[in-house]
Amino acid sequence: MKSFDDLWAELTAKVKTGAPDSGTVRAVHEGVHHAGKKVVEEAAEAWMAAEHESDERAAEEISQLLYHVQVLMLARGVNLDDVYAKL
Ligand SMILES: N=c1c2ncn([C@@H]3O[C@H](COP(=O)(O)OP(=O)(O)OP(=O)(O)O)[C@@H](O)[C@H]3O)c2ncn1[C@@H]1O[C@H](COP(=O)(O)O)[C@@H](O)[C@H]1O
Repeated sequence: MKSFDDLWAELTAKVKTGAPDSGTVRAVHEGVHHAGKKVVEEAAEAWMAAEHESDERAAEEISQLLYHVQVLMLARGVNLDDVYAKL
């Protein structure tokens, strides 16, 4: 099982090294506008799954939302400490 922090460490390393074959590296290079649109899309899917689908489907869509939030952070250059400072 992977935690939010584990995923952040993995994605940060992939972006730093420019890992070939990484969808994350490609998504980060596409920029904030594209990453932001994915966050909105995945947020809607998470909402719909939470309201109308099973616990498992809701968890799946929420996991994708968390992933795309991290992609947006990487594209924007905002790190976890920047966010945690606002919690
Ligand atoms: N957790 C995720 C994750 N969640 C969602 N996604 C991607 O986000 C997209 C969202 O899925 P959708 O259901 O919207 O599928 P879709 O509409 O067909 O996708 P698009 O056509 O919009 O790209 C898919 O392309 C998924 O591949 C993820 N991609 C990667 N990860 C994890 O990120 C890590 C690094 O992955 P890579 O960068 O690909 O090596 C690995 O641990 C992965 O498990």
